[in-house]
Amino acid sequence: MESRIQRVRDAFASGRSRPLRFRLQQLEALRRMVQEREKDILQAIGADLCKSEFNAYSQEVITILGELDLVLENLSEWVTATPAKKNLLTMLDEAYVQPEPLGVVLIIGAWNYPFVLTIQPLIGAIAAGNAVIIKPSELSEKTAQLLAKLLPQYLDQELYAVINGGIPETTELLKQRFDHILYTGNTAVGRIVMEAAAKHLTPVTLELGGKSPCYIDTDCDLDVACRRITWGKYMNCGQTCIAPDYVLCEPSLQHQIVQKIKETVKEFYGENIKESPDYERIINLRHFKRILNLLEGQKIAFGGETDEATRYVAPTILTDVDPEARVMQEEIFGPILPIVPVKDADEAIKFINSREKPLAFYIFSHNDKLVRRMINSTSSGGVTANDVIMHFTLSSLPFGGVGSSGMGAYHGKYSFDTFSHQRPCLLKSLKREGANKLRYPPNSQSKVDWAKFFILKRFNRGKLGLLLLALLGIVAAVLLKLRLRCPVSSDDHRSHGPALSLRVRPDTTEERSYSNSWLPLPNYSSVKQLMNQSF
Ligand SMILES: NC(=O)c1ccc[n+]([C@@H]2O[C@H](COP(=O)([O-])OP(=O)(O)OC[C@H]3O[C@@H](n4cnc5c(N)ncnc54)[C@H](O)[C@@H]3O)[C@@H](O)[C@H]2O)c1
Ligand SMILES: CCCCCCCCCCCCCCCCCC=O
Repeated sequence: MESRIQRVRDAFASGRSRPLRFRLQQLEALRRMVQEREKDILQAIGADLCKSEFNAYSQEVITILGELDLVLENLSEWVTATPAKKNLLTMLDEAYVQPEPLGVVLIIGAWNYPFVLTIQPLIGAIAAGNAVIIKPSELSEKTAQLLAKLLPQYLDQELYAVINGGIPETTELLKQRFDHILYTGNTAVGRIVMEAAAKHLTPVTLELGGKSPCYIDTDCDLDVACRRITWGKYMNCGQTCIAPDYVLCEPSLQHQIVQKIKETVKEFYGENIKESPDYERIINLRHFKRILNLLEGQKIAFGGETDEATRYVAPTILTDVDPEARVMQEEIFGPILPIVPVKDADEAIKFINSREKPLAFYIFSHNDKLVRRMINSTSSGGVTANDVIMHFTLSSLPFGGVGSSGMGAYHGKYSFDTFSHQRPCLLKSLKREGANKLRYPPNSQSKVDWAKFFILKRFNRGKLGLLLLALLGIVAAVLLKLRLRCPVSSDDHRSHGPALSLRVRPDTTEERSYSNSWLPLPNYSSVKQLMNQSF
């Protein structure tokens, strides 16, 4: 494994992942892969999650094609250095921020959307000019195998490598040094990843999970709210990191919510849910049994049927759920929707804030003020109001968690930024040394005053102000030049000189060197007066 990673590191060191043209070529090749091998991709996802090709396409492939289009369209702008604002001291220099690749990036994917959760970060890492090791989840085995087969056929084989395996392989991988790790998965493993990364001081992006609450207000179109919640909760059999985990609502709404979700489930999946091509299965027996355990002792208002042989769990609703129950202690990650009654929105806010920060927060209400109040009084990775999941689909929004639901974010330009170092560059010339005397020892009150002026002074943006500023710069430059030519006497170099006057000291070559002990500064307060009038 070490030698494999070394090969990737050597490829990065060759510099070939950096040119914009190369990055665009690789991303175009990736797009070609998705288009040419679409059938294989849909089949692999389908085999792993018992998902229809339509669902695999609209939940995974479409996201990747959209992301590729966006990056290919905008990358030339993103890689361009951004000029930085300057102050009076650096007015004549060049200052800019240059995004640069981090190096070798490790991407550890999760199984629940096995294509999107590995390829979307990969797009960002390539766009930013990195080399990448991709570690798909071993639980979505078919997709993992397909990625290991396809990616080397389309991408540079030395720069981008797929390493497959389970916990032992991932553990071994995490011992190696990377320049960034993006991990998607559960919070417990997130801690393991961060601990391993800390040994090499490797920065991490952790895309974790949590219990995403969904508040339904009494002032709400319940029909619409329940349709949207049904879609987001039972999509992928509840195995979606940003699925609404549980509902908070006033007790009077519980019964109506159950009825409306029940009707919607029938509309979406038909009378016999097991036969619906749109309803997926639980990924493995371990997760199936974990979900079953969550049902124990709960009041099942709808659903509850299970089948171990096919790992089927019906869309299920629990009512009057005790906040202390097990189902309310861990992320459900399955098709069970607990409803926890609360007195009002304030109690819901308190409830949410008393728990770990969730990955997503959903509010359904006609009352825009309430929506904003709830957003402003809680914290979560992301928010969608009057819908669920949909903030994930907007690549102009950063996607990520906060607190125990993760750190860092990606998607669109945010991915590019995550995998780039924003390198600040200041390009000075070896000329104009006179101006630097201000910062060289010995220091004096006069120098501090000037430093305050140069660094802290703010000017309005009026044209007159800019013109006067430029003039002042020229005057300062001329003065400094003159000072270099005219030796000045200085028996008290720390005193303030008269306004814009020069003090003379004996001319010796040595003393004309860049010692600023004889720096003749114009009187700061007179200039300050002048500046305050005009700007
Ligand atoms: N924030 C997001 O974008 C996002 C997306 C999907 C899933 N998730 C979260 O992920 C969780 C479900 O995924 P999961 O954790 O079951 O996925 P998983 O089992 O596929 O694990 C994720 C990755 O971690 C590796 N891994 C597992 N155990 C490990 C260990 N002990 N040491 C090192 N590596 C290890 C696996 O090999 C895999 O590649 C849920 O909590 C869900 O909310 C978050
Ligand atoms: C008109 C047809 C439009 C179809 C578009 C449907 C958009 C579907 C969006 C699905 C989003 C999938 C969410 C994936 C979340 C993955 C992260 C967590 O697990």
